[in-house]
Amino acid sequence: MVASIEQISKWKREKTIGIIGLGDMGLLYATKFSNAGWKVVACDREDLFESMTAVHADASFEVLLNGHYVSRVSDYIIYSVEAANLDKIVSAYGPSSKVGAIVGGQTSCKSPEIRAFEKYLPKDVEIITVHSLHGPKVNTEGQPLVIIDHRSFKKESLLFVESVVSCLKSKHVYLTYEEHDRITADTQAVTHAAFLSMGSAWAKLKVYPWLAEDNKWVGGLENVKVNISLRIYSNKWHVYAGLAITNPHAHQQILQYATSATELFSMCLDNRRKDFVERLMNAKEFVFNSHKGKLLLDDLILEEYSLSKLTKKSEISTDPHSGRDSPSIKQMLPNSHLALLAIVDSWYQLGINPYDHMICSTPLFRIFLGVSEYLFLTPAILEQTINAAMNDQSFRRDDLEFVVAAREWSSLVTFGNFDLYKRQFESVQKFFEPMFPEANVIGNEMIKTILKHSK
Ligand SMILES: NC(=O)C1=CN([C@@H]2O[C@H](COP(=O)(O)OP(=O)(O)OC[C@H]3O[C@@H](n4cnc5c(N)ncnc54)[C@H](OP(=O)(O)O)[C@@H]3O)[C@@H](O)[C@H]2O)C=CC1
Ligand SMILES: O=C(O)C(=O)Cc1ccc(O)cc1
Repeated sequence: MVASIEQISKWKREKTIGIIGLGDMGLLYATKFSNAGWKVVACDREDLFESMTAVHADASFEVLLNGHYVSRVSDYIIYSVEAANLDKIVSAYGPSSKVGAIVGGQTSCKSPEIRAFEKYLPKDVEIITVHSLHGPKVNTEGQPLVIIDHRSFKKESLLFVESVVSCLKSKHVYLTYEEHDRITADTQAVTHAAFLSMGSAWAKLKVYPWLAEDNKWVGGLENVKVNISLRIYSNKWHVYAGLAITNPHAHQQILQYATSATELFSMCLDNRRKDFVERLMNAKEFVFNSHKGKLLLDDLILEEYSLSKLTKKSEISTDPHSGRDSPSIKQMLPNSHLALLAIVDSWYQLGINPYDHMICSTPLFRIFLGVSEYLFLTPAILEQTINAAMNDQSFRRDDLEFVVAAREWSSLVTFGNFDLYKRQFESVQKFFEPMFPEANVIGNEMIKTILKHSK
């Protein structure tokens, strides 16, 4: 059921939407809602009131002093703040919620958010919370938007929230908060762990992969690894720390990912080819057996998204099948792709079918699944990868650093230490910082292409 146009117009005249936290996601929502004709009030930290008022002077929403002022006038209040501070912030402003208001949040893990709402909100306040499963720079249209109707008393409350968020044109996915946290641990948290570990390994080895002269990081799969890793490191650490540390399901997933990487790497060191192949084939059978139809991604469409300025036209040959230019196979060094082998193995070890989560997937998860699928379902590449993992020493040091990094990220998450997480994240971030402007341009183009091809 959807609300009638007359009803929505009436709500637009009478109701106010409040956003607490005017960072990347809060600003996205405040802008979209107010441009769609809703009355929106918003705030950031009280000490930033003057600068926020100046920055948003031309916006179609109004900046208020703090969350008390937002809460007391708003009919739907959305907290869009750092996960680690949410409890404190809801404890401060929650009791100021307007009588009969609906409250929700944007935090990436819902159990602590619901706990804080139940603890601090007055009993007359309803709780309908949301989560946009994409970053602030991604087009909201068609992306999953989780809606959790946790505590509503009136039938029209959900309709009202749906009407407010309808301007995002996202795909609504209805879950409980427990379902949400289980699924996002499988999808988001472990995806981030993989790309964080790749970045850490390169930073430890002081390698900018796109500049390496030995052609170790050439080709579509390598471009995905580099671009997504840099994309994550160019963002705010607290987003990744929050969703991994505050979600207990995520700890187990990230630990399994590190364990899979360690065990597969140990098999390579011990030259246990038979065990290695058997384990990968079991994982392949479990994850991809029922796969039908086209692959989510094709390596060739990704080849042009290299950060490398070294790829000269003379190194490009034309693929006889596609007619497209592609770097000569001779130029690419076969990679062990440990990061991709480990994710498929960890899905297998945990009995997770990643395709079950497509309705609730982020762009990065779909890309990670897409490249893993490409690797496992393109026979020549899987064989080349297995040979490289077993016989080729060129990636041993990279793989060793990757395994160490995966275990480090797992420990940081398990110990729940936000400060250490921040330090680790920021040290790698500093290493890659000079490349962010360029990486973001190329990464955005790559993601657009991937999303177009994977519809
Ligand atoms: N970025 C993403 O890709 C996504 C993020 N999310 C989730 O959304 C939430 C917000 O993330 P995002 O917008 O990226 O993060 P930001 O850091 O950009 O935004 C959070 C904002 O809240 C402000 N803030 C802190 N304390 C208060 C307070 N007491 N009152 C009002 N505002 C306050 C922060 O100010 P200051 O920085 O000065 O502390 C900051 O501007 C997080 O929980 C995140 O996990 C969900 C989907 C996607
Ligand atoms: O796509 C991803 O995984 C991102 O990195 C962006 C992101 C970050 C946090 C969320 O809660 C949702 C999406």
